[in-house]
Amino acid sequence: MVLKIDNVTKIYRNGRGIKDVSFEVNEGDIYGLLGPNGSGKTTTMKIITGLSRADKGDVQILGKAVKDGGENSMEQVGCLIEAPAVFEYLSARRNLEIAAAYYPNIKAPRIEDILKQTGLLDYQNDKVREFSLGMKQRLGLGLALLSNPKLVILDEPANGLDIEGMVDIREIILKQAKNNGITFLISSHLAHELEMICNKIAVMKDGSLLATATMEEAMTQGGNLENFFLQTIRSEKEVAQ
Ligand SMILES: Nc1ncnc2c1ncn2[C@@H]1O[C@H](COP(=O)(O)OP(=O)(O)OP(=O)(O)O)[C@@H](O)[C@H]1O
Repeated sequence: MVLKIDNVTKIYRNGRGIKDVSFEVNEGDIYGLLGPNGSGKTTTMKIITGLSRADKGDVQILGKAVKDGGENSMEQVGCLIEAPAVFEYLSARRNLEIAAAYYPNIKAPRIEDILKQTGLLDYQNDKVREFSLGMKQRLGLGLALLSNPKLVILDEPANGLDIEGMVDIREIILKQAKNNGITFLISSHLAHELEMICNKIAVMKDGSLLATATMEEAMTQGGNLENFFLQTIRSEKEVAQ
């Protein structure tokens, strides 16, 4: 087990947030968190990565509870949440070098490798402010992968990208999962995007996790992930009525 979320609740002052969210991500999973805007995906990811604190519930990463000093297991986690945290006036390479300085063992060949894997080698000396959204997102993904983490958490990595941009991100994720055994947790409001890469799925709406399923189960039940999502939220409504 790489990640375990147990009954996590966080309610903001305005009464919104997430309630009793539980799910498990195992080694090798590409786990999709599917939900419309405002369903609680970012809040869930912020709590997992320690950017936000839960009111209630537990998060375990690689077997260690985050709140009991398991922050150390965060060294095994890479993340891209909201816009990538990059210095716009510096080059892609410089951004990677600065991030690498936080780790004892990341040397120049690893930076070269990341530039290659994210298709940025030819643009390594260009300033990030001149980058397209897709290039910025690839750099953000490169930064998340830099320390060779076991788990990578990506919040809406395809958001705002054009078709090619989406394909690039998808291919990098699939390659990293296959070649380096990296486990991924990926959020999206686009069912199709997750359907193409994930082996497991959780459906969120209005701060609650409504269902979890393997992609196979979701396909058997819905024919495609969008239908599975619609069926899930409709049956939830019926139960509520
Ligand atoms: N800092 C905050 N203060 C108050 N309410 C918040 C805050 N952050 C999120 N919310 C609310 O909590 C709910 C869940 O938001 P969250 O951003 O986690 O959803 P999301 O699924 O990631 O959506 P999006 O894709 O739009 O980011 C929403 O109703 C949102 O308005």
